[in-house]
Amino acid sequence: MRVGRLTVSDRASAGLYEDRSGPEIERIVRQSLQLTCEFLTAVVPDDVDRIRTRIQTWADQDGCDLILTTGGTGITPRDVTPEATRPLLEKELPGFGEAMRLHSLPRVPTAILSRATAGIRGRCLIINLPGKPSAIAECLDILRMAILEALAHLRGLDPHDTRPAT
Ligand SMILES: Nc1ncnc2c1ncn2[C@@H]1O[C@H](COP(=O)(O)OP(=O)(O)OP(=O)(O)O)[C@@H](O)[C@H]1O
Ligand SMILES: Nc1nc2c(c(=O)[nH]1)N[C@H]1C(S)=C(S)[C@@H](COP(=O)(O)O)O[C@H]1N2
Repeated sequence: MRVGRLTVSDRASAGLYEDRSGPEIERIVRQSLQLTCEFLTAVVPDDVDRIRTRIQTWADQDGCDLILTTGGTGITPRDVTPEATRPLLEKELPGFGEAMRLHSLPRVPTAILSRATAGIRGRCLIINLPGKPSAIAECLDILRMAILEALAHLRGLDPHDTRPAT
């Protein structure tokens, strides 16, 4: 299983603070999703072309099964991750963003400020996550079963096969 994790942050990419969200994605994927996987990693500024090129390369050329982005899903002019992601999707999966926002809402009333989306490109599942490190676990927790089911479908495996994805 090959997973791309992309941190989208002007400040982290400029070295103004250490990216903690990217490593948090890796921790959660390994522990919570229990996926044995190889990670491709990158930190880019909030730039549509940089985000889109990275996602497209990982999905089309590098054989990623799953791409998780973090950051840039908000409402400021520099928050462009959904705009960069959506045109790449062959099938959008709006339920992923809806689930993240609804699940987070009771504890984080500002969760609905995230415009995160998700979808399929080829055999790759692409999901936007909010940028805050604390948001990673909150959001991936509610998406866990849907991610595993989607990965099984995309890899042509019997989605009801309980064997862990290799
Ligand atoms: N990748 C990250 N690593 C560490 N802290 C982060 C990260 N992303 C966000 N944060 C924290 O959450 C706060 C709010 O995140 P915010 O959405 O403003 O950042 P961002 O838009 O993702 O990054 P930037 O503003 O640099 O483009 C940040 O001020 C920072 O403290
Ligand atoms: N679970 C969770 N969702 C969250 C948050 C959070 O802290 N936890 N932050 C909210 C806030 S304050 C914003 S501005 C939006 C967008 O954040 P981003 O621009 O870093 O993607 O995510 C929202 N969703």
